[in-house]
Amino acid sequence: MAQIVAFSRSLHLQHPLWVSLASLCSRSMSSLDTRARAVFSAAVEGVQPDIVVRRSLERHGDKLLVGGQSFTLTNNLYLVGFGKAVLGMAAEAERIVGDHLIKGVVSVPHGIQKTLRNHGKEKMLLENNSRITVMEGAKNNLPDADAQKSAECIRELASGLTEKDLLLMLISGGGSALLPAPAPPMSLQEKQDVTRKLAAAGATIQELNTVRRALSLLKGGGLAQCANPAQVVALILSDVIGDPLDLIASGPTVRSDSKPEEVWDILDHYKLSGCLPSSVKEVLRPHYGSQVKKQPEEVKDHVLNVVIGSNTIALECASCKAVELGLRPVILSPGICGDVRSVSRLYGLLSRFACSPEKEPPPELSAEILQLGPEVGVESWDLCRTLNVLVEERKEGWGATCLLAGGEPTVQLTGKGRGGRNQELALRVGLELSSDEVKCGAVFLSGGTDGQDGPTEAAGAVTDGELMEEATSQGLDIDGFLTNNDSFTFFSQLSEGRRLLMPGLTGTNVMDVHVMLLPPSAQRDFQ
Ligand SMILES: Nc1ncnc2c1ncn2[C@@H]1O[C@H](COP(=O)(O)OP(=O)(O)OP(=O)(O)O)[C@@H](O)[C@H]1O
Ligand SMILES: O=C(O)[C@H](O)CO
Repeated sequence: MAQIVAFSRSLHLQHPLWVSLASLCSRSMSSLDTRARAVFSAAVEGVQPDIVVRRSLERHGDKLLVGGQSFTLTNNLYLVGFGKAVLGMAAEAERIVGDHLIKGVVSVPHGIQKTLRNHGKEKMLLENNSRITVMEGAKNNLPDADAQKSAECIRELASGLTEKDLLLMLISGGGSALLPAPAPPMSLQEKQDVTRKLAAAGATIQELNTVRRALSLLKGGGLAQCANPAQVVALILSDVIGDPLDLIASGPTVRSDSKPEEVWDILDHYKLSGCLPSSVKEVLRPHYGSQVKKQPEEVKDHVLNVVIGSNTIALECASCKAVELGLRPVILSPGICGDVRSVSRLYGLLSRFACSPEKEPPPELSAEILQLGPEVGVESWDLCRTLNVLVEERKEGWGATCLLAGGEPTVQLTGKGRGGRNQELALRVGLELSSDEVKCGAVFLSGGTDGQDGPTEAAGAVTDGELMEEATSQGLDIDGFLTNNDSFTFFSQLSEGRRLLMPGLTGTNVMDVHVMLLPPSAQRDFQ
C-alpha cells in the first residue's frame, strides 16, 4: 500500500499561480468533450500493466525491491500469473528480473495474444525466448478445461518450490475464471453451474467470490499454501471496489476466513441451496476443508501482497491530466456502485448544484445528494467535500471543474439490445443534463478502463445537455433504446457515432472511470 500512499500525494491547487495558470489554459484549450476524453486516456495510461509493474518492482543487481522489502535473487525466481492484464505484467516483470527467472506460467484469456498483436500492443507480449509459458483459456470469461489445465500447471510449479525460492505471483481481474481448481469430488461443470446461476441471479462480486473461494482448492489462500515454504510476492491489479485482497481474483494468496454458514446464506438468498449437486454439498460440509483442502495455517507469514494498480491510481492520474488541461479536479470516490439509474440521478443533482442560478445552491439539493450517497456507494464525507469544492468554484470563479469518480455500477437488464453499463449511464446522465434546470454546458463521460463496455466494441460514451435535442432531430427515441438496453445501437446511430468512446482493448482493467466537466461559472447562464 505504500506505493498508493506515495502516489496519492495531494495536489496543492489553491495556490494563486495555479489559479491564474488554470484560467489561462482553460481559455486556450479545446472543447470540454476533447478534454474529457484526454482525462479518461490518462486514467487508463496510468494503470497500464507494464507501467504499474515498473512503478512497483525495482531491481538493483541481485536485489529485488518491492512493497518496501528487499529480496535477494540467486537464480531462484519463479513466476505465475492469472488474469486479463497479466500478460503485459509478465512481459514487464521478465524485462526487470532478466536471467534470475527460472520459469513461469501464466493463465490468460483465450485469444488475448492475437488481439494484443492486432491492436499494436506488442510491448504486452512476451519475447520469443521468454522463460514464461503462456496458456490461454476461459473463453467468454468462463472457467473451462483449458483454464483448469493452466491452473494445474500453476499449482504444480508452486508446489515444487523450496524455502530458497521466490515466487512472483501476478494477479488481476478475471483471475477467478482463469484459475479454476474445483475441490473434489466436485467437477468443473458442477462448480461452474453454481457460479453461473449466482451471477445470473444478480449476485455481487463479493458474494460470487465468497462462494468461489469455498469451492476451490487454490482460491482463498490455497495457491500461496501450495508454494509454502517459498517466499511469495503477489503483485495485484485491483478490479474490485475498496481493493479487498481476499476478493480480487478470489484471493489466492489470502487465507479465507469465511465460514460455511456465510456461503450457505448466499446460496439461500439466491434460492440455490435446494438444487445443489451432492458433490457441492459435500465440499460445503463443516470440517471438509481440514480433511481435503490443504488449509493454510498462516499463509501470511511467507506472503507479501502489494496492490500495484487500482481505480484510485487511475483517478489520481486523471486528476494530474486535468490540471495540465487547465481544469480544477475533484475526486468524488473510486467506489461508485448501485443501479445506473441512481448513479445518473447523482450526477444530474451534482450538475444542478454546480449550475443552480441562485446565489447559494438550495439546501434541499444538498440534502437530496447526501441522501442518495449510500445507494451509490459514496460516503457523506466525500459528498460534502465535493459540494464544498463546487461552492468555492461558484464564489471564486476558477476554471472549469473536473469531477472524477470510478467504480462499477450495475444495470438491470430488461431488454435484448446491445449496450453496456457505461454507455447506459452516459445516456441516462445525458438526459439529466438535457433538463432545463441543469443545462449549463456540462459534459459527462463514462468508460470501462478495459476498453470494452459489456459485449460491445465501445468502452463507453460522452454526453451533454444537447443530447436530447440531437436525438430528437435525428428521429431517435431515447426511452425506447433505454427500455431495450440498447445504448450501443443508440450511440452508433446518433451523429455517426461521434459520442462513442472507442479506445480499443487497453490490456488493463480497474473498473470504470467517470469524468464530469463543469464549465466555469462565468460561462454559465446565471440569472
Ligand atoms: N445490453 C446491455 N446494456 C447495458 N448493460 C449491459 C448490457 N449487456 C450487458 N451489460 C452489462 O455489462 C456487464 C458485463 O460487461 P463487462 O464484460 O464489461 O463486465 P465487467 O464487469 O467489466 O467484466 P470484467 O470486470 O471481468 O472485465 C454486466 O454488468 C451487464 O449487466
Ligand atoms: O476474477 C475475479 O474474481 C474478478 O475479476 C474480481 O477480481
